[in-house]
Amino acid sequence: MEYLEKLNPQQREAVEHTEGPLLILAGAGSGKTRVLTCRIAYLIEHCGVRPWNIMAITFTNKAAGEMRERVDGLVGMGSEAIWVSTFHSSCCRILRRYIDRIGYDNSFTIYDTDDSRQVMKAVIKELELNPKIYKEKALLGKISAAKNNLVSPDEMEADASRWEEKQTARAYRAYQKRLKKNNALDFDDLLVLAVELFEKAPDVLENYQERFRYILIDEYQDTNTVQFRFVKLLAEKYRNICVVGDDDQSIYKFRGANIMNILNFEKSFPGAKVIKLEQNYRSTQSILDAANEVISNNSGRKEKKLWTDNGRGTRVRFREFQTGYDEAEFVAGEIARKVREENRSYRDYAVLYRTNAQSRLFEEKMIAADIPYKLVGGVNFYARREIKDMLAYLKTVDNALDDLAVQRIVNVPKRGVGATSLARVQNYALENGISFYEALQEAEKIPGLGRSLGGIRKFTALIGRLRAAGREYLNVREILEMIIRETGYVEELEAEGTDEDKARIENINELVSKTADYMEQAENPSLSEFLQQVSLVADIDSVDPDGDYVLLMTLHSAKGLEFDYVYMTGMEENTFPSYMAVSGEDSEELEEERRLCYVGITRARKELTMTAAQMRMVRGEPQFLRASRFVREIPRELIELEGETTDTRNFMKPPEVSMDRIMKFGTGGAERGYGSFGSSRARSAHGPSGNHYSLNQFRVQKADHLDYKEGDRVRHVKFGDGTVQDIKDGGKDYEVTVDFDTCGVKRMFASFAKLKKI
Ligand SMILES: Nc1ncnc2c1ncn2[C@@H]1O[C@H](COP(=O)(O)OP(=O)(O)OP(=O)(O)O)[C@@H](O)[C@H]1O
Ligand SMILES: [Mg+2]
Repeated sequence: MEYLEKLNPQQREAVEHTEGPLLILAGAGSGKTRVLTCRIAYLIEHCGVRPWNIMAITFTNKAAGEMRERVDGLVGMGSEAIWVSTFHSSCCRILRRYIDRIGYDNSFTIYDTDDSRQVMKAVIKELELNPKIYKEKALLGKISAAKNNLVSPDEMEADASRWEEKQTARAYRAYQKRLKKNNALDFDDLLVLAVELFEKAPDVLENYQERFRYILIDEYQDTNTVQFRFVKLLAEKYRNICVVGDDDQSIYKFRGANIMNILNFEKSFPGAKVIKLEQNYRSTQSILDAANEVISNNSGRKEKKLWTDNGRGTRVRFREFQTGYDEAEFVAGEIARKVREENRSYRDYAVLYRTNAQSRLFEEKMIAADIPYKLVGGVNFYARREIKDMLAYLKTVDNALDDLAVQRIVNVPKRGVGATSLARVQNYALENGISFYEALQEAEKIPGLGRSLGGIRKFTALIGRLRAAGREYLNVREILEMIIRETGYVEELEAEGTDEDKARIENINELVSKTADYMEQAENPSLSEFLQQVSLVADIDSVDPDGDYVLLMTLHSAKGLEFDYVYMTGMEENTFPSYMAVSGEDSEELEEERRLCYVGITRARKELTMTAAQMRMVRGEPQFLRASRFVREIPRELIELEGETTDTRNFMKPPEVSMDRIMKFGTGGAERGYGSFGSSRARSAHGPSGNHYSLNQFRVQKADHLDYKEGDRVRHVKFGDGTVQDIKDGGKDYEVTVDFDTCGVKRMFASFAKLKKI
């Protein structure tokens, strides 16, 4: 076992300690991830553990892919039976099989951030919340936090004391109800429901406990409460759980990560063995020293020493520029020159920043310098309009209960189905408690659809044909091709023929290639599984490991990765640490920023360059910025000051910036989106919503006034006579509740109901 010989004694001990709980707590670059991989190989080759008894959990799909590759290399035959995946994918696989045990349908859809927003928009309307106070994003953030902490709507309501908190709990409940009706889950639900499943169906839990006798988790410091609960349940029986992590790299508190999970590991799993790794194999001594100095400013850490025999290397460079524009120009220029003159590759470089919004200047300069680059976390492929349209077709074929998907495409490409008609269909679905698609199928019964009826019939017939074809003989790729052919979607783009349309066609072709790849790789390919995979890809996963380009990404996305040359940009107070961390009283937030800085520094293998701008545009206003305290926390002798900054004290002084710089910068400035973190999942992936119908658009003109009031007797064309119970001003329209003599209470929009006073 040649791989064992390459390990140092502590690493080897960690690999060979296979039974019982094990915590490997160690600093960056000390080989934690490598130990996990070797451990898998060792379990199989040396201990005779069967591959399907092993579950390895990583933080991103990319990390899972890398680990899979390394394991395949070490283990060979049978390695595909090992589950190597993220928490979300593992939970998703389990739920696909067993979610019917807790009252969902196994063909559920997974909603992305954009879908969730659409749902929340409808909820805000439904509950008549003031949209000025209750914003979709903020509500969704609170709901997500609750889910990560395993707080249910009922519990949230019980804990709520203030009025707004009560409203948030109501919104949470209504949101869940809608998801369930659409047979959809959001990302957080995957975990919450997996835990619920394990708790409610002990036989299912036991089945998985028996299966996963060896559990390994990377980046354990970033697990949150619900993830911890999931792992705890799974590992309870055999207790062969090995987690690796670094408390200094815990950077997802905003997503509910609970650093206590790692600090309390020995309490949660009594008898746990703890192994520390101290040799860093990644970076030079200079880089490590800088990292150690910065992180030593945090309190309450588990003290760790890191050393390396990689040699001292060059000092960490710090360079300050007048504007962000100059900063980006420098970075791009230097990369271009070094690649040209020193025979380096683009892929050896990464440019890191605090928030996604900072990427724009770098992109512009990379394009100008002709440098191939890849943006991690920009507009996600899967968030593009044409891709969302195609996926909505596939989802409709797969699960017609997903109202959002059906509504997206019923009139795409145009079938002459107007917004008013769609509103009528929606209303009919609401009244009859059926899905939107079911209502479409009963369109003949809905009055007033007029010419739209033909279009609706065409649509349901097409979906019917696609489903039949899928059931009988077509595979995922063929279904997609049939969709493209029969809808005329691509033809329409071809006819338009603008550059944008051509790019859209390319994207659709790319999607076809993806389905082809999927057909080749999957063991038992199915449309549901394909859609599941697609909805779980984080942005970092789209990066092709063989491509030669510079990577631009947030510090969050860089976790676990390594590059020869790293630029940490925007090293200014208010940028990094962020404005929020600096202005708040909360020192915890500042410490989390410092850990993020530690993560950034330790990504570099050979050289680290930090850059800053003295002036940036913030929300359209020029702002003068000081160098980041994190730069100042690195002792003077460890830093190489370059360019205009020649003395440490200089970078604490307000800079002088000439007016023409400000003018020049005015049009090309970066605006920072505070609070928009770089993580792929935290980042909202919203595509153009041009083809997305909101409930809002479904409604026809609100009646100016109603000629009936509560208590009046009214007549409806279909339901007959009844008594008005309630009238609510829903903003765009009145919602009227009527108790009909023959068919009971119904709620309807006044402009559709066309009630007559009698
Ligand atoms: N014993 C070893 N001999 C040689 N190289 C090693 C050894 N252990 C780890 N490495 C190398 O050091 C680098 C860092 O290892 P790895 O990514 O496993 O560290 P890590 O502790 O997981 O880091 P991070 O905290 O950033 O996730 C990798 O390139 C890895 O191949
Ligand atoms: Mg690692």
